[in-house]
Amino acid sequence: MGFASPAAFEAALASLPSADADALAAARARQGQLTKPPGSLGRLEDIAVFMAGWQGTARPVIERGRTAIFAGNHGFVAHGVSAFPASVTEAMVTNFEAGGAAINALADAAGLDLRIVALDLDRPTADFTTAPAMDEDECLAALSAGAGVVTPDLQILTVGEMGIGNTTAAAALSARSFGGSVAEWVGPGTGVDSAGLARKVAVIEQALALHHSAPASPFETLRRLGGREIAAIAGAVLKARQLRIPVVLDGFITCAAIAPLAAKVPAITDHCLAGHCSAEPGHVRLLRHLGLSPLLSLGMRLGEGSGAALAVSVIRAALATHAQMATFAEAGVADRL
Ligand SMILES: Cc1cc2ncn([C@H]3O[C@H](COP(=O)(O)O)[C@@H](O)[C@H]3O)c2cc1C
Ligand SMILES: O=C(O)c1cccnc1
Repeated sequence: MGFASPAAFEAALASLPSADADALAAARARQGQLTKPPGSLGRLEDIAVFMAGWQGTARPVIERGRTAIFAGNHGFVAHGVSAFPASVTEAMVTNFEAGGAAINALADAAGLDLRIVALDLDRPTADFTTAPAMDEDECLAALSAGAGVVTPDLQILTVGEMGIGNTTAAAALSARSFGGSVAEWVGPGTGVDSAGLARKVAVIEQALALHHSAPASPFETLRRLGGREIAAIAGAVLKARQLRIPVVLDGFITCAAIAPLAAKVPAITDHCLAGHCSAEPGHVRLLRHLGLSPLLSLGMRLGEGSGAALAVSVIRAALATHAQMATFAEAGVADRL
């Protein structure tokens, strides 16, 4: 079910299934017959065809969708890189479980089953400026916890995270995966001031220097610079791909979770949609590296899978037009001059 070894994880990444070519062709053909000028529904048409390909049917639906939120704590937060204390991670998990967070409302509005997975919150990862964040077993356990929420019945999966400090880990993963200066990947996160931003840059530069000569494999990058919630997202996205379940990514952190995978195997994003573009400045840059164009851009910078859940409403609308519109033949409308 999960990933038993680093080699098993890397092997899964090396043999990704493709979308169903027949379903893609059938959905594209249907789009061409619906009562509208070709292409006039823009991205909605692409979304319907994308969903058809991954669900393996010309008429994709969302009756069983899940949003999985992974939570973890980070050892480097002691360096003062977040505007909030690490205790907020666990407090927000309690809030998720009580139904009081933004993601509770947004998952409900989107008709998604919400799963909260708290990963050893009382055991933060090691400080990545002095050691790998996780040992191999810890990283495998997190990857497998992510894979564990992905059941074959799902028609869509959205992913999200909670982990105070994790915009710092996300910037480190992005810089390691795609290069560029650290400052280009760093942003305010929960709202640090300019001194906080400078601390983030310094902490990440120290971590990158420490791990510079480590193997550049996706597993090693996740293990050294990621965190439990981040590895869990990578495991969930890879497992969803094995099961051909389409995935909606959220903001900067969920995208950074797959950055090490995408740096080696760009096709890992083929079954993924970017739900939105976060206001965290590194996200726009990261989306470009991942080859993803966001569905929404609403100035959100929350995380928790909030932007991904919101985007499901747009995907539902795309599927509704695809399923419910009449064809030119059915409606007796002329389909050309
Ligand atoms: C109350 C609260 C709820 C949140 N929900 C998501 N995040 C977001 O903020 C954190 C990342 O920002 P940084 O790197 O600056 O700590 C993550 O937990 C992310 O999910 C929250 C943060 C707070 C404070
Ligand atoms: O892009 C995100 O998802 C994000 C940005 C800031 C803080 N938390 C999450």
